[in-house]
Amino acid sequence: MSGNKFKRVLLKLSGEALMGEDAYGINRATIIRMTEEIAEVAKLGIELSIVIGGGNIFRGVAPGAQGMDRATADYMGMMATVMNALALQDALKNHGVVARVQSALNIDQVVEPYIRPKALRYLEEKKVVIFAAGTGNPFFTTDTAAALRGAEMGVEIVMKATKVDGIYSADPNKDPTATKYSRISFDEVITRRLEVMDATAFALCRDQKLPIMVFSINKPGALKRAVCGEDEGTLVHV
Ligand SMILES: Nc1ncnc2c1ncn2[C@@H]1O[C@H](COP(=O)(O)OP(=O)(O)O)[C@@H](O)[C@H]1O
Ligand SMILES: O=c1ccn([C@@H]2O[C@H](COP(=O)(O)OP(=O)(O)O)[C@@H](O)[C@H]2O)c(=O)[nH]1
Repeated sequence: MSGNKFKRVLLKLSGEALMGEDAYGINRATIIRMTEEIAEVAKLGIELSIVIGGGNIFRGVAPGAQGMDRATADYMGMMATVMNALALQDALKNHGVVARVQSALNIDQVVEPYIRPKALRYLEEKKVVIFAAGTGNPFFTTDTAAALRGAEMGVEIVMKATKVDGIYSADPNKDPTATKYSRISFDEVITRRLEVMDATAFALCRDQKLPIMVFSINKPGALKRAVCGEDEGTLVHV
């Protein structure tokens, strides 16, 4: 696919990556840099939808949630993604990019609800659509929300921007001898239990024949190269 610019993509942005070097929350320099890269891609005319995580504010399985009812903790996690979505929308506005937030949980005074045809219309109008509150269901992740919304929006590829620069033979943060794949099939990712995305997200994308690209959120220019179809990170194919 080298050199072919995508027309419509879904970008999964890690909430944790928004922390930058901070211990939690949204790091200002990080969100500005990310916004600049997203603005550059939006100006190429690529229809861009974004699912944003919430791990920088709250994670349902984190130590802070220990002892809590899991579903309650997960709803808190989903609310955290709404905060990140609003911060991203605001930052994009400052870079001249019009974005709309749609939430899988109804919080009418704050964000509009997820309505598929409306989201599709925004994309046709070249507005960036930010999907907040994950899938709206506890026990899921924003990676699964990325696969789900990506399939619903009919995107050509799901792009996961994360802390690692691709999928490795083992977790590179634990095994320094791990080697990076430039391409790998869904079946291989699933049978080898490579954990850069959760199995539900991989399975949904595999069934929908929706490729995934995993690349580093910290590498300048990586997003643009990825959406322009250049070699970047790891491509997971059918
Ligand atoms: N085989 C693997 N290849 C790459 N990363 C892996 C692998 N297995 C586990 N990981 C871990 O997955 C992490 C990314 O997943 P996650 O923390 O869920 O990201 P995000 O916050 O972007 O959703 C990496 O930081 C890495 O430590
Ligand atoms: O469909 C979803 C998406 C997210 N979450 C909750 O929201 C948290 C934040 O999302 P995630 O961990 O995927 O964010 P990221 O890893 O991208 O920072 C998760 O831990 C879950 O508690 C959820 O319950 N359902």
